[in-house]
Amino acid sequence: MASNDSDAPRPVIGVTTYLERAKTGVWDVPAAFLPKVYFDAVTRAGGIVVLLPPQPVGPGIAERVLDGLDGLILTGGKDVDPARYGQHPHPATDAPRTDRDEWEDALLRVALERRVPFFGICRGLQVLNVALGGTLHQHLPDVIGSSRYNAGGGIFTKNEVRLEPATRLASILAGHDRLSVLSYHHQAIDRLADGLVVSASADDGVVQAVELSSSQFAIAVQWHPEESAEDLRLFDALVDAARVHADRRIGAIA
Ligand SMILES: N[C@@H](CCC(=O)NCCCC(=O)O)C(=O)O
Repeated sequence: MASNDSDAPRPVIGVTTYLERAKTGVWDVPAAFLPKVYFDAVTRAGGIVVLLPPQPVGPGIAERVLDGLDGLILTGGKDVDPARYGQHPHPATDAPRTDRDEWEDALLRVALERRVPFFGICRGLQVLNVALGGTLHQHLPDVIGSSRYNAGGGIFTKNEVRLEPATRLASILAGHDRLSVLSYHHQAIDRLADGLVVSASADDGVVQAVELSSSQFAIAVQWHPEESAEDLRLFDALVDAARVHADRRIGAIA
């Protein structure tokens, strides 16, 4: 459970957003947005949320952004451009979101380089694997013959995952070797990137969580923990790691 010590400064968590056509009231425009459940989970865990909309990322920009962050979350969204892992698009693959791909890749690389605590959610897990040299299955129904992970219509489906023992994920979700999760994805990891270990998988072999094999806090899940408000342990763990990172950062400056 994240310590909510009222005296400790709340860590600042950067959270990436969608950049899509959005309709609200009289407006029907391209907009950056993020479902409220994401930032509710971070604030309930004791973090301060800073939204990070996709934007041009030239030299030094990701570094300037990370200068002000104690943790980073890459959130859910449209498919990663398959050209980033050397493939042509599958007919079911979303049109590329090049701006978001480039933005999140740059933020992630600086976060990993600086050991800023990282948490990837759904698309965020896929961005991590691709950034480190891995590949994706572009359309899981072709691979497993089921749409159990994406029934469409914005409806999350319930699936069960098996946690790998002796992983950071297993220690965060202690007491469980299997977990019921909420899914909404039609892609998943195919070739696992070097430096990552699988920390959860499903009975059909689909990778459901990964983490860096090093001691750095860098975990990513293919499911949507933000949709399960009753279990925020993953957000608690990120905020706790971010608080430690902040203390070290502030200590180094002082
Ligand atoms: N597009 C990828 C990642 C899935 C994901 O992030 N799902 C959350 C919502 C997706 C959306 O907004 O369309 C995949 O499908 O595997």
